[in-house]
Amino acid sequence: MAIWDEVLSSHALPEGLSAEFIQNEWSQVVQAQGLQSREDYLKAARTGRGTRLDRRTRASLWPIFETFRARMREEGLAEPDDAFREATSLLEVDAETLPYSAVVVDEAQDMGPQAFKLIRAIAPDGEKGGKNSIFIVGDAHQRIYQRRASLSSCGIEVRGRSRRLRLNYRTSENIRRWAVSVLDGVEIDDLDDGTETEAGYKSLFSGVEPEFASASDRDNEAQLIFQRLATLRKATDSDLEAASEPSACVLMRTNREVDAMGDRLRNLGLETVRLRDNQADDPSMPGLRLATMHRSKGLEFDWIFIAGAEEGSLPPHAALASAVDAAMRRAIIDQERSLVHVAATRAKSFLHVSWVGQPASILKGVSS
Ligand SMILES: Nc1ncnc2c1ncn2[C@@H]1O[C@H](COP(=O)(O)OP(=O)(O)OP(=O)(O)O)[C@@H](O)[C@H]1O
Repeated sequence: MAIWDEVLSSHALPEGLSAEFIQNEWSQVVQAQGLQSREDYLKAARTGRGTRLDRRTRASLWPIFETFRARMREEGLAEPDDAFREATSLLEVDAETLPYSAVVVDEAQDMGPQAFKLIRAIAPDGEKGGKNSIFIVGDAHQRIYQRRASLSSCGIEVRGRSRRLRLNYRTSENIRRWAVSVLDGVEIDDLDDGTETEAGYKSLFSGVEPEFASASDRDNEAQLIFQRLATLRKATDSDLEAASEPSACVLMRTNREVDAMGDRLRNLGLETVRLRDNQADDPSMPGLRLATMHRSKGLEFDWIFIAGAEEGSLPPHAALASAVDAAMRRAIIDQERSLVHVAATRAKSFLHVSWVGQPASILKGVSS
């Protein structure tokens, strides 16, 4: 972001800390906890942040955060956490007269404490709000934005009141198992203070195993996808029971990769539809969908092609290179595993994973 670049280049960074580490410190400690003063930051808990920061280092970081906040204000900008916090304090003043009776939340795994404090403020746990005024759905396996909150510490008491949905109606057992194996070693929480296990989760139906393909270059990868899609479509055409053409989507890591793959697939004669951020899919448009893995959150398709799944792309080399300690490295890798898990679980019946060069090491056990 331009403001971060400007602020970081105008300050001397404490030795050993990267620009990414400092931005993470801002979002995961300062913003997540709503810290407003130097004193609060100096004594704040930094659980899970890896590199220890002594008082002097924290004191030298605080002016960077203050400058960033001031520059944002000058530009008339606020981060979502600022907006959540300000809205919460406005609502708390008028708590008795709020017109809301309930709040329904989806994708809760990617929301931080400030968002949940706001949700609690919208539906206070009092006589008026009642005990059942908030409904929250989330899946920590799918956390892809480094946001994490403990619901009870945000005033939302779920202990003894939550349910696990263990039956997967979308994804075949074969694909689900592979998608879970990608998360091997990642600690999954229960959106509160506990950890989650895999026990008891299963799919309603089984199908074909995921397929893996190694390509010699990106053109060859596009051809592999084109050919596999053609054989799948042919098999479906001959299936008289098939009511309509199955939906299919190619997922890659970055917008640039998706655009370039789209060009290649169109050159091969395929009709494509690009799914962009903040834009709904139009189901009446025919064609193979193309999207980033992040955009695929919440969607589903009969067939999914994950492309560009090579070492150096998942996670991107530059992201890993910015890690200043083992905890940051681990967080980047875990988040990438979750992203692949999200992408893979968009598939109902067929999953194809391809790469150029070496498959990403997070895809354990994969070979073409
Ligand atoms: N009880 C059910 N019976 C039949 N199909 C169901 C049932 N519940 C969900 N489904 C189907 O399973 C698929 C996934 O459901 P849904 O999108 O609600 O899941 P989700 O947990 O929000 O998924 P995700 O968080 O992974 O995007 C959908 O195609 C939906 O129609």
